[in-house]
Amino acid sequence: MKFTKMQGIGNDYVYVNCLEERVEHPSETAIKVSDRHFGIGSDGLILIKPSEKADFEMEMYNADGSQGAMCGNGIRCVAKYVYDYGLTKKTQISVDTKSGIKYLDLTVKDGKAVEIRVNMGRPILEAEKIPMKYPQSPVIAKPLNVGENIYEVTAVSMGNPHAVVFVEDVQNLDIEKVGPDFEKHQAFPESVNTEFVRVLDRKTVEMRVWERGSGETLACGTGACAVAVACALNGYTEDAVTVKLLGGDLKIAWDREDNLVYMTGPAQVVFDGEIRL
Ligand SMILES: N[C@@H](CCC[C@H](N)C(=O)O)C(=O)O
Repeated sequence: MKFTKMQGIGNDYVYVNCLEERVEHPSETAIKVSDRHFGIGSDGLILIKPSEKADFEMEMYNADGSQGAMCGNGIRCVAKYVYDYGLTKKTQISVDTKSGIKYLDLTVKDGKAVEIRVNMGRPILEAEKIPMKYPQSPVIAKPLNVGENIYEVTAVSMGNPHAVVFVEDVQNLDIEKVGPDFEKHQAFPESVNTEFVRVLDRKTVEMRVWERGSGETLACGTGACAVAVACALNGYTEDAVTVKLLGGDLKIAWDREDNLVYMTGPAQVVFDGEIRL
């Protein structure tokens, strides 16, 4: 199988051009290619497919083979792939995902897409739609017993579910312990991605993420959007923030008038290859 390994601020996936390649068993393939010792090494697998509704379709799988509805860092890499590899000449494209069609603007330098702005759509706050089982909705700074602690959680879906938790110390957090406790928590029937956030000032926050299906990753685009919305809802920041993640920064802006979230960030090719499955 021919593939391209790409990363968006360190959130790395194996990309397959399904206009030319066929992937018969995507879940099993995701598990194999993601393995950092016996595979290519990645946070998951992303298939770039033709679409009747949009310019392209993105299908994403986590490292454990589960399917995700949306991937913010992944969709920027899809945009870079289709432009840089000549699948389109357009600098404004649409990509269909399991959470609807997303619209992207590409900034091009020397014939390559270097930065991509994505209209990530509307944040969903209704607990039932996230989905989260909780006596009240929306869930904004509400207590949740996780493991032996009580955390204040703000729940947001950006096409996929996120639990945003504000903490005092992001760097020394034992994420390997607390991340899985959130991921498997009974309040989240479809599991959850969890962001641990510290507010630095009204325009800047830092976060670490534990992704459902992939564990700790260096960045999560949908997670950064959920964090920006949660920060604004809690009154901690303005509606436009820089989110600092382990792998780099994303600029997120929540346009409250249209209720749309915009994400801007880079995308890079790491290498092209071929793997025997
Ligand atoms: N890293 C991604 C999100 C990937 C999917 C997520 N783990 C899920 O299953 O919901 C991003 O950049 O948004």
